[in-house]
Amino acid sequence: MTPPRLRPRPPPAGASLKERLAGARVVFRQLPGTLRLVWEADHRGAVLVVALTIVLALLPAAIAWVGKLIVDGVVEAARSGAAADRARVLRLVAGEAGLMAVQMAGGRLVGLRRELLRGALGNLVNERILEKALRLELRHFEDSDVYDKMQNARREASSRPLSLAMQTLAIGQHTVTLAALSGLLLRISPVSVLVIVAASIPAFLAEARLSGESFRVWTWRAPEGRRLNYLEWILTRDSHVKEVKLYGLGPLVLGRYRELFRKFFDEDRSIAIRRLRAGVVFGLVSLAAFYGMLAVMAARAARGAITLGDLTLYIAVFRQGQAAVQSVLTAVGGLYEDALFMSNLFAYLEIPTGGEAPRLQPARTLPRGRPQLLELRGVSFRYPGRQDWALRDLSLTLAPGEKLGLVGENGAGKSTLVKLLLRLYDPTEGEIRYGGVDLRDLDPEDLRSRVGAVFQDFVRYQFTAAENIGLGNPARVEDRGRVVEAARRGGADGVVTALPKGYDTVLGGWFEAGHELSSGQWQKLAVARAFMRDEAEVLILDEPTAAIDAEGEHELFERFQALAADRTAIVISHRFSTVRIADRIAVLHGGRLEELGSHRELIERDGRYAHLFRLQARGYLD
Ligand SMILES: Nc1ncnc2c1ncn2[C@@H]1O[C@H](COP(=O)(O)OP(=O)(O)OP(=O)(O)O)[C@@H](O)[C@H]1O
Repeated sequence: MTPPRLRPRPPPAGASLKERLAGARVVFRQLPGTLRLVWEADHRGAVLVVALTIVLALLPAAIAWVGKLIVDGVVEAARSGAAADRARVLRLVAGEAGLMAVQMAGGRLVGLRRELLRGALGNLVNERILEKALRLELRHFEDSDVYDKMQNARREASSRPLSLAMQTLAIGQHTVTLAALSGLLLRISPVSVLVIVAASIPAFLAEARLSGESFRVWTWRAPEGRRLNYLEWILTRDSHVKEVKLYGLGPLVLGRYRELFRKFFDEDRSIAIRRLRAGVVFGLVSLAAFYGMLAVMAARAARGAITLGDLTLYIAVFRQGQAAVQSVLTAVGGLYEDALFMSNLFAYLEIPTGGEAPRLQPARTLPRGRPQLLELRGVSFRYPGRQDWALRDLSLTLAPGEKLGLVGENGAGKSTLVKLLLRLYDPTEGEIRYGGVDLRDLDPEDLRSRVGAVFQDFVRYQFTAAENIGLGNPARVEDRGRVVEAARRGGADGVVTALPKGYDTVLGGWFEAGHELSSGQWQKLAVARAFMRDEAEVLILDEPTAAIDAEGEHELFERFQALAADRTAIVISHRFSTVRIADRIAVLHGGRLEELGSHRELIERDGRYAHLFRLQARGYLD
């Protein structure tokens, strides 16, 4: 069992301001990285959006000021009755209309550029996530922490970077707007500026706190979210429907689904309610502040201490100011949430990889084309986070071209040994040498290109039959002659020619016109895929015949003997009739090499192999 992992604890609900500020600092560290991504995705768009935003930031103050001039102009024109004053008012009205038009068009243009930027940025980030997934090693995929990070990153990272950049920009824009409006207001009432600022601080703090909380809920939810997806998957996948129906699993699985969903829903509702409550309370506070100040200003205007235009300006500025404060608040809330999500994305992108890099630079190379000596020297292996040994002190030498059969009960360590040979993991102790070179000193890509393998859990690609085979050698996937030859060698040609469109038939049930195959037929394609690697020096077949019928198995092995004549081969099988043709057979038990020898030698030895062989043989004879 994997020991429970320590997850970073969220700050407790009552965290001190200092702690929260420290958290915010960490959060705002995401900004440069995010802006760099935006720049990379579309720098022209970014420049345009920033320039337009600056213009838009200054417009509200300009419009409010022109509004004041209009009112004062009207009062003046009414008093003087001069045509020139009336004309001035009309010019001012036209000016304000012009400013409003610029504001509207600018807003639309920013919206359009933002949409374009969203596409480019989303694409860039998704590509980064997938590129990183390619660099991750098997151990990462088998680690649930890393897996959660990846799912978290994938979930919203394509929309979050733009959102973070835009929220930052919005804060900048509305802060400039507020500064310009405050400048206007300072002229007539410095106190009201103070009142606006003071009335918005509590709302600002509440927003930052609640959005932090909602992110934490999301992060904590990642493992449960995966469980929820899994439950959904059980009920909706074709591969599960038989068992779901037979065992009547529907109500049980659906019940678990509902339970988890309910929990999520309750958490979301609680945050939404608290947000609403804070919004209403703080909204009322600022409303009271506004009307209190309006009463003061109206009284001053009535006394003639300020002009009617000043009063209009106050109302306009306060309304615009309120709107700007509200926008900053929303942006701050969103910004915090976005930045937290981005920190998750960057954490994922920064997962250290390169554990597979060769220890020596440049990597050691070996002549190609013919197999080399393969040696295991005192190899022991423990999976990360596990206490028990999957393999223990294994020493074994395979001569070039030798065929080794590997047998052992479930969990004996057979597949683990294959993972070590492919350098998907490194031995915890001891070493594996190929051609006299430690695998850790070879380039893993070079090593893997020398191996053809059929895994126990081979993949059923929902592509055409030709591609299912051709993917064994991506450079040759279009080479039909080669694909047909590999199909023949792997014994899959019969399967393919019986398909409605032959090699061009799309396989599997996921896509329209997909043609489903039997397990044995899929397996034959997987074997053919391994045969795409003409130049493979080592062939590994991990239970290649589990789903193949007896006749198919016999055929495959005869062919295999011929084709693998000059290659080293390791065949893992539970069928002893299969492994007996190997030059030598290794019997693994509890991760240790218990017996090693030819079929004849092991039968004579009368140990575990002989016992198991007789058991199976008796089963066939009875
Ligand atoms: N990804 C993993 N993480 C942790 N432990 C693992 C992992 N894969 C396998 N193990 C453990 O390692 C041991 C050896 O497993 P392995 O898959 O090598 O057995 P096997 O001989 O191939 O069995 P089978 O015949 O069932 O395929 C088992 O105890 C198993 O629980």
